Amino acid sequence: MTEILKTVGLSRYFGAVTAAEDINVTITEGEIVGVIGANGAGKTTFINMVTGYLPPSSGTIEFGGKPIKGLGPRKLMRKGLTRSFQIPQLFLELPVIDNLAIALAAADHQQFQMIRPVHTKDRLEAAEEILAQMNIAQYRNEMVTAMPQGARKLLDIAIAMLGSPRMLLLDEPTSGVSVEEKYTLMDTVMEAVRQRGLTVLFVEHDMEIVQRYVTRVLAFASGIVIKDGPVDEVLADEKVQELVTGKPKTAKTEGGA
Ligand SMILES: Nc1ncnc2c1ncn2[C@@H]1O[C@H](COP(=O)(O)OP(=O)(O)OP(=O)(O)O)[C@@H](O)[C@H]1O
Repeated sequence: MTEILKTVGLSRYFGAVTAAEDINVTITEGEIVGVIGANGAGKTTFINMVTGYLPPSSGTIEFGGKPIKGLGPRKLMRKGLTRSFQIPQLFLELPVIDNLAIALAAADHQQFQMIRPVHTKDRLEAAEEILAQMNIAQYRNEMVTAMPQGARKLLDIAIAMLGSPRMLLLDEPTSGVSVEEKYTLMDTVMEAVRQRGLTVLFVEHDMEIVQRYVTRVLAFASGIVIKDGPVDEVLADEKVQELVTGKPKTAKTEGGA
């Protein structure tokens, strides 16, 4: 199995605060990995370091067998490592199709050459393809502000999928999304992931989503990975239950109240 992401001794301190410490994680191609942890456990810090948004205090990161520490988000995107955000990073007052065309133009290194047309035929075709795949084609000419939260999340993830990435890091894809929408959203994302053969690592607070969509879990507490393994094993771990998920409710005894 091919190794795609490897961190060794990855740490980040903010003054006296240990946001992440000695993170040693190896992910192989095609894995779908969930990242869980209480608020402030270090999940976003980990994702920010891996995707070039935050310089680590120490440690190394390899992507596709090559060191990537010190590379910025745009360089990493071109290498095939992309992400989405807890709060979608979109141009709210622009139509959906423009958001996609601008993202594609930026990926073509033309973001500061607005004199050139952004809506080329190739870009519009690529935009239409991903809109259809993410089931948000009906919003193509709407402003982002007119989209429900779930559709905005799908657009943000669609943008992360442009340019044929190999690995996608998603920061809380279902946060702010209604209970009715969240499974449809995840089914759509996972189908697109499957079709593209992507490796995915996503932060999630919702354990039903974790159980349904991931095979492996990294559990964070106080900046440290306290457990890394198959989903059932991690969620059954006492320390994880104590520090992350809470103890499962004990079944009521027969005839009990
Ligand atoms: N820029 C920063 N400056 C100072 N402290 C920070 C900064 N970013 C994160 N921290 C601290 O680092 C720790 C880890 O934060 P992080 O955002 O990674 O946690 P998280 O697990 O993603 O939390 P949440 O689930 O609430 O998003 C927290 O104590 C947080 O306050």
